[in-house]
Amino acid sequence: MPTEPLSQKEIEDRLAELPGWSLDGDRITRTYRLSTHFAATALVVHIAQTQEELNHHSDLTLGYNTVSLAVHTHDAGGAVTVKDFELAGKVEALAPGHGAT
Ligand SMILES: C[C@H](O)[C@H](O)[C@H]1CNC2=NC(N)=NC(=O)C2=N1
Repeated sequence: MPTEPLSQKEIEDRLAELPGWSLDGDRITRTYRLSTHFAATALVVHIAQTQEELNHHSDLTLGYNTVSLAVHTHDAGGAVTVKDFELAGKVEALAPGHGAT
């Protein structure tokens, strides 16, 4: 079953439950800060594993000590869907274990 685009209000309501996440253009985004470059790299690997398990992938950017995600749903024509928020929720759950803020 195709995934339907969320309305602006649905997006805003869901973002209110995800501190640190925001809507940037047609993607939801978050930047995490880590203590070291190696910690940031380990978080990238963990997120990549989660994305493979979900079969849903963000644009993932590794900085010196930051990890940024930007995601929307290609199969919905680049709209934001529940799949994007499912990924965001799983990353929010695993990030603290890496010391991410
Ligand atoms: C064929 C494969 O299942 C699809 O291309 C998956 C892969 N990862 C994906 N990631 C994202 N962000 N959106 C998608 O629609 C999507 N679809």
